[in-house]
Formats: sequence, C-alpha cells, structure tokens
Amino acid sequence: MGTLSFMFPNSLLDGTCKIVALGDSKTRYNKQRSSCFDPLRIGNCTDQQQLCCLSWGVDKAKGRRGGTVSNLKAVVDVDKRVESYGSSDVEGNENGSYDAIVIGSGIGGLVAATQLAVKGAKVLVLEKYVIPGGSSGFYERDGYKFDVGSSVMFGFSDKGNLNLITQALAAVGRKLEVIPDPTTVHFHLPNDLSVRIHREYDDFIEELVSKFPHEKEGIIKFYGECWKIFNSLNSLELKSLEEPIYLFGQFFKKPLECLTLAYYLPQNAGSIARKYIKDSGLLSFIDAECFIVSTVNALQTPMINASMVLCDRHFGGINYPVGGVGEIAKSLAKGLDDHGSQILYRANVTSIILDNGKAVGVKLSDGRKFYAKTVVSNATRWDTFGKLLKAENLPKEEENFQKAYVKAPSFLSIHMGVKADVLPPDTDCHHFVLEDDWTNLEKPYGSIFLSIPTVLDSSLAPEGHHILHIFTTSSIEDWEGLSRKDYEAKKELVAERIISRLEKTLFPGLKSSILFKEVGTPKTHRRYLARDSGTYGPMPRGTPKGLLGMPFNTTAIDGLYCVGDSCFPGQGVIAVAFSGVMCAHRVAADLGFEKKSDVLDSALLRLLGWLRTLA
Ligand SMILES: NC(=O)c1ccc[n+]([C@@H]2O[C@H](COP(=O)([O-])OP(=O)(O)OC[C@H]3O[C@@H](n4cnc5c(N)ncnc54)[C@H](O)[C@@H]3O)[C@@H](O)[C@H]2O)c1
Ligand SMILES: CC(C)=CCC/C(C)=C/C=C/C(C)=C/C=C/C(C)=C/C=C/C=C(C)/C=C/C=C(C)/C=C/C=C(\C)CCC=C(C)C
Repeated sequence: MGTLSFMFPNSLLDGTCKIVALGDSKTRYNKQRSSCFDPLRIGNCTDQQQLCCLSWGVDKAKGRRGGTVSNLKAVVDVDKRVESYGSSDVEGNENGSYDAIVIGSGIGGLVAATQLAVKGAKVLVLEKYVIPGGSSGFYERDGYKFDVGSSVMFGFSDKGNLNLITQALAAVGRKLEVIPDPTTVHFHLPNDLSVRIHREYDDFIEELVSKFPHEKEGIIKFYGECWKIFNSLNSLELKSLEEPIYLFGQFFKKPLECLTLAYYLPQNAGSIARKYIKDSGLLSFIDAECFIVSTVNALQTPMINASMVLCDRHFGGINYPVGGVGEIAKSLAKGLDDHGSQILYRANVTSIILDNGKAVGVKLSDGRKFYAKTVVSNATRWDTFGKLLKAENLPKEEENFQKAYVKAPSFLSIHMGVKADVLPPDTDCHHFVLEDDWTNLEKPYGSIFLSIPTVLDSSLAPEGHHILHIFTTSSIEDWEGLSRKDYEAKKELVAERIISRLEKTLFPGLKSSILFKEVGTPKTHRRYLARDSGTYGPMPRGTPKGLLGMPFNTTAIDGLYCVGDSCFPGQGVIAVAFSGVMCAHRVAADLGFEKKSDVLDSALLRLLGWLRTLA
C-alpha cells in the first residue's frame, strides 16, 4: 500500500480511536471512501472497527514506511483478540503440506473445515475479513453487539439428527448456551392478518385455523405433508449424497424414508399447498412463510427445504445463542484450532492455482501462495468461477447452474440501538411486516424483516436499551454510480422510510427513541462478505424442479469443491451447515480418510450430473 502514516492517540483505550492518515493518492482515495465499516476509516471508530484500524496500523508499523503506532498496549490487546478467534500469521507453503485449504470462514466453510479436522485432515482456512462467520458474524458499536445477518437459528436444538449447528459444535468439543425463542416469527400481513408462529406446533395450527377456519383440513394436510418429509430427513444420518457407499447404505437401512425424499426432491411447496388449499389469502401466507427463508414464493421453494424449516421450528425449536450469533463461528474457529488446523485472517484469496487442470493451491492478494491436496471454496459459485478462476473457462456444469439460478438480491440493513420503553411488553423477537399489498412481497423494499435479539438476550445492549436489526431486500444496481454524498443521502432517505413504516405499524414513537443507527447497503454486503453483488444467495430463475438442479460439492475441476449457499440445499445457516457436512465427507473420502469406491463414485457422479440436467 505504500506510504501511509498512522497516528493512534491515547483515546484508543477508552473506546474511541482517531486515525489520521497522511500519504499517497491511495490513502486519500480510502479517506474519501471511508465508511462506517471501513478498515481505513478516518474519524472516530470503536471496537471491531478499531480492531481493523489497529491491525492495519500493525501491518504498516511492521512493514515500515511511515507507520507510527503510539499506543502499543492497545495494539497488543487487539492482537490478542485476533489470536483468540484462531491463528495469526502463517507463511506461504510451497510444498503442499495441507490436506485441504478452505477459502472463507462462513458457517459453510467452518463446518467443512472442522469436520475434516476431526477426521484427521490438516486444514487451513483463509478468511479475507478479521473475524470468522461471514454473514453469520457480528460487530460491536457503542456497547451494542449486533448480528451481521439473520438471528433466527434453525438446527440448534438438542434433539434429532437435523440439529446440525449443535452437532458441528459438538464435533469439536464445543457447546453453546442457548435461549429458547417462544415465537419464531410474528407476521404482520395485508388485511390485518397477524399470525404468530408459536414454538408449540398445536398452538400455531390453532392460531392459523382461527384466521382461516374454512381451510382447517387443508392447513392440517399441507403442514402434515411437511412433517412426513421432515421425519424422513430426521431419521437419516446426514452425510454426502455424492458418496455412494453412504447413500446406498441409507437406502438399505431406511428405504421408505429415502424413497420419500427422492419423491419430494423435484417438488415445490407452492404446488403441494395448492393440492389442499384454495383460499388465496392463506396461499399468500404460505408464500410469506417460504419467502423469509428462500427469498422467493412458495411455488419456487423446494418442498424439502420448506418442510425442513416449517417443522424444525416446532421440533427442536428456534434457539438463540447467548452472546449472539457470532458465538457460533467463534466457537467453530476455536474448535478448529484445538484440532490442530488453522485459520488465517486478512487472507484475501485472489486466485485458485491449477496444475494440469487440478486445483492445487491458492494465491493471496499479498502474493503469498498456499498449496494443498484439495481446495474448498466457501465463496459463492459466481465468485469462485468468475473471479478466483478465469471466467472465460466456465465449465459446462457451472454454465448450467447459472442458467437455472440467478443471484438473489442483497439487503439493506439498519442496525439500531433504541430506548427499551419504545417496545410494548411481550414484544416478540422476530417480525415480518408487509402492510397492505401482497404483490409487494418479493419487490425491493416491499417486505420488512425485523429482529430484536435483546428480547431474548439483554446482554447485547446497554441496560435499558434494545437492538433492532431491520432488513429488506435491495439490489446493488440501486446503489451504484452515486457520489459519496448522494449515496449517504440515499441511505438516510431509504432508512427513514422503512423506519417510518415500522413506527406506523408496530412501534409508535420509534424514531424519537433511536440512540444509534447504522445503515448497510448491498455494497456493504459485497465489500464485507465478499459476495458478488452482495447477493443473499442463489434463487431459481423460473420454477425449479425442487432441489434437483442444485449442485452438490464436487465441481468440474479436479481437487476443487464448493461449499455454502450456492450448493445443495441452498440459502440458510442450517442449509450451509449441511453443505459443510456433505463437503467434508466427500473430500475426506477422496483424501482417504473415509471409505470410497472409485467405480461406484464415477457411476453416481455421472447419474447425479444427468439428473441435474433434467431440472
Ligand atoms: N446475508 C444475511 O443476511 C445472512 C445472515 C446470516 C446468515 N445468512 C446465511 O448464511 C448463508 C451464507 O453462508 P456461507 O457459509 O455460504 O457463506 P458466507 O457468505 O456467510 O461466508 C463466506 C466467507 O468467505 C469469505 N470469503 C469470500 N471470498 C473470499 C476470498 N476470496 N478470500 C478469503 N475469504 C473469502 C467471506 O469474507 C466470508 O467470511 C446465506 O445463504 C444465508 O442464508 C445470511
Ligand atoms: C441423491 C438423490 C438423487 C436422491 C436420494 C434421496 C435422498 C436420500 C435425499 C436426501 C436428501 C436430504 C438429506 C436433504 C437434506 C436437506 C436439508 C437438510 C435441507 C435444509 C434446508 C434448510 C433451509 C433451506 C434453511 C433455510 C433457512 C433460512 C434461509 C433462514 C433465514 C432466516 C431469516 C432470513 C430470518 C427471518 C427473520 C425475520 C422474519 C425477522
């Protein structure tokens, strides 16, 4: 980066840090662009920002060209924090001593890495940012601890086979204390339809039937069909569907359940709902139920995915980790370290190194190269095949994927700290608001998601305050080509409209209770989550054949695997955790840590490839 000068005044230790950057045009460029999340922020910054600022300062001080670090104690504290989430600096390795390199430490990447580590593999995770978790990370400001993304955690209970987050933590000897959420979501919908998704299934059904008494039978049949699928899923041991010894073993042990899943694999929730339900308001409600987990309506949502979430919330229930969602990734990262593998932060992978068409390593933006027997990418498929590999050599399978799936929009997120008394007593933790027109459900800024995690865990905000995380779909195109001033003004304007809507629908007096507010746009998501266009994940271009077209973890490139939401079964923390489990199993088999059969492998992989072409 050249000639940067940093000066850290003593105010560092009391939580504010003023950084003065002097120097070349690049610095001035960063100075102009500095935003609330910017590692090179100029002005007051706290906590995690401070961490970024300081770690830059340390780098500069080490590399020495004009760096001045005036408060070494603070630097040491910050280094300890980086250390506590995993390893610090690692030299490049030219001779390939790792079994697997994982690009990215989202939940998908971390689950793949930890599962491999417990099987005995030596893994290196390379994360661009300064903490683990990606969209399941956290950040701290002014005494508030915010979840970067969703605060609704499926798969986090203590029972069944589908509690994949609990299991992933347990695999590395970790367990988090959780707080049960009595209501998954409180829906506030057109025609004054208000529905609470109670933890108890019978209470939920009773409430829904009370709103649509003429559809009692249809409601029971539709949700009943979801249970049939959920129970089949829940009876299986979950591993890679691309590994034939396991897959055929499951068919042998649980033939009925596997056939049930095979039957529903190409189906969508909306068409099944229409078999039983006629009321258009109720069908729209089921659209909203699906939209919050898939960003598309029920007709486009795979039935297996819908069943998973519509039942897990009652089976294991939604549980929130004490200390926030970020604790999950932090614990996985620590568990990885405990098992002899490593995670390296500020490690921006810019390309995947190929040798005779096989993935053998990666190159970082600072020039370091790391080699391994296999490479797993937790970046989206658009980033993996469009940036880390040369876009012009797009394999046929990826071309097909991009024909069937497009990037879902990103989000506009508003993180706020408010006075506690603005919330009526018994306010639920999660809300979904669509005021008067069902046709706005999927439109940008149409529906509003709201989470108030301090309803469950008050330690996330100073006493007498609450956190509000408000988000709504928004596309990157809406935010590009604006001057800094216009960009900031637009953020304020759009946020103001959303907050006014919530003030009108839910919390009178909301605006005057705001003590802290920070707005992130799709550009923020793109920048800090390294996701192309800031996308939330893939969504089907048209009506998909359920999950049939969704690729698993192997790719057309030998030695390269993908994990995360652009793999089967798609978006969602629990979904990417499953993709991590599947990926680790397939990689472990290929590395010789698990049983495999070359003959069966090639037959199954060909069959699955062919099935995808039918989607
Ligand atoms: N966006 C949200 O609001 C939100 C919130 C919570 C959970 N989720 C769920 O989490 C899912 C995503 O999880 P995931 O595991 O697929 O991924 P992720 O996007 O959460 O994490 C990917 C990680 O990879 C890192 N990365 C990407 N490219 C890199 C590169 N070139 N070099 C180094 N690091 C790189 C990113 O910094 C990030 O930490 C989403 O589908 C969503 O359902 C989303
Ligand atoms: C292979 C073949 C061909 C065949 C065979 C058959 C079989 C055996 C099959 C099997 C299958 C399986 C196993 C499957 C599995 C699946 C799964 C696990 C799935 C899962 C899913 C999940 C999901 C999707 C999830 C999601 C979630 C989400 C997204 C969430 C989100 C949330 C949010 C956003 C929040 C909201 C908030 C508010 C409202 C505020």
